[in-house]
Amino acid sequence: MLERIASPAETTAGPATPRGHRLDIDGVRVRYGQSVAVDGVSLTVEPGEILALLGPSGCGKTTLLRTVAGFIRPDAGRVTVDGSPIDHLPPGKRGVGIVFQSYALFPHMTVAENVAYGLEARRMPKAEVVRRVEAALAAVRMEAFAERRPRALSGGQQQRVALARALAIEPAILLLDEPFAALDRALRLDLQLEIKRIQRRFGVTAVLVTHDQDEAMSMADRMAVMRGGRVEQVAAPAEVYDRPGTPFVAGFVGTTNALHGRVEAREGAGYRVRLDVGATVPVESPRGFAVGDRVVLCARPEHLALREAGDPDPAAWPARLRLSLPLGPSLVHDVEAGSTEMKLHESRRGAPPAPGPVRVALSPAARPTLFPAGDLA
Ligand SMILES: Nc1ncnc2c1ncn2[C@@H]1O[C@H](COP(=O)(O)OP(=O)(O)OP(=O)(O)O)[C@@H](O)[C@H]1O
Repeated sequence: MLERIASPAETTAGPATPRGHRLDIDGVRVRYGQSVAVDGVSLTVEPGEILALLGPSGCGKTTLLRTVAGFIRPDAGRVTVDGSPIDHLPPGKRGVGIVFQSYALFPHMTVAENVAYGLEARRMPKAEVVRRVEAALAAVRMEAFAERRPRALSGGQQQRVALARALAIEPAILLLDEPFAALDRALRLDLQLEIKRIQRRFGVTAVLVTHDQDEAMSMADRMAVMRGGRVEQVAAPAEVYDRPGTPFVAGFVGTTNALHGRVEAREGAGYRVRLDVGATVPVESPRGFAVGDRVVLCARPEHLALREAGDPDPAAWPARLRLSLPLGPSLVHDVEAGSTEMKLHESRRGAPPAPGPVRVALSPAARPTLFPAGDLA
């Protein structure tokens, strides 16, 4: 890979070209004593793709990543790269490069020595080590800092060196374990752009562990949303946001308003649903429901619109506006209808409305998602 990184002709980023390797995780299960941390996960990461593992603390993201890296032996399942099993190989022989949350650089070594360390441990000829260190530092734009010690670098620069060290071994797969977590906002954005640039330019296959949905949305080609050791949905970020597979995904990725109700009738490409808040709304849905089924309508804040208190539309329901917060060009409304709390997101037109009685309706272009009520566990 670094021959390409080193190529002087490649000075401008081109379109994404998949030249990386394919990773398959097949039925992986990991237990710690009696508790199951990863519960039969199967995932494919396509060549040149960044797959984000996203989920709340304790859902098994890091355990899964460490299993791919070879630090944890799974109780069941297997991991292959380009179709070849790597389960029997120790971490150093798997062709995986890892970047951790803490930079994990050796403080007494220079930047160049840190990057060279893994190559020398592999007994690589000196000239090749020098070439790869230069190429890796150039890839992360840190060649001017080769002789510095880590303590003379910012956190973002240290993390770039850690990235260079991972790239220098020319890994088949790059594993990123919350690599931005210790960085402040500006440095985080810099490094995110850097990794995206390298990935797009060189077709690196990568797995990114994060609990930050914005990070997963902006960095990943696809994301796997995990919960309790299982994958709930794998799809492109926009797909996960627009068509969440479960109420958990709808709530974890983005904000959702969960409105309970009952199916009244089939209608068009979906159903007519009587909401408990006191309105009957049409909802498109590919799922099969029977008349009378209890359902949950998951609506994004931008799926709901504020109406006048006197609006007679039967598809609008009575509510009380508690607060409106201007957020740049938008307004976020905090609304309650009985015990149901809702957040609405609208573009700002003039001054925020005063708190008090209102009605709420689905906005015309809204595509909320309908789930069986039992899915809201
Ligand atoms: N070495 C261990 N021994 C026992 N249990 C562990 C060990 N490591 C992790 N666990 C448990 O396994 C589950 C999954 O942990 P894991 O660290 O993989 O989750 P995570 O999604 O990466 O969480 P976080 O975002 O907090 O890092 C958790 O319940 C955790 O407490």
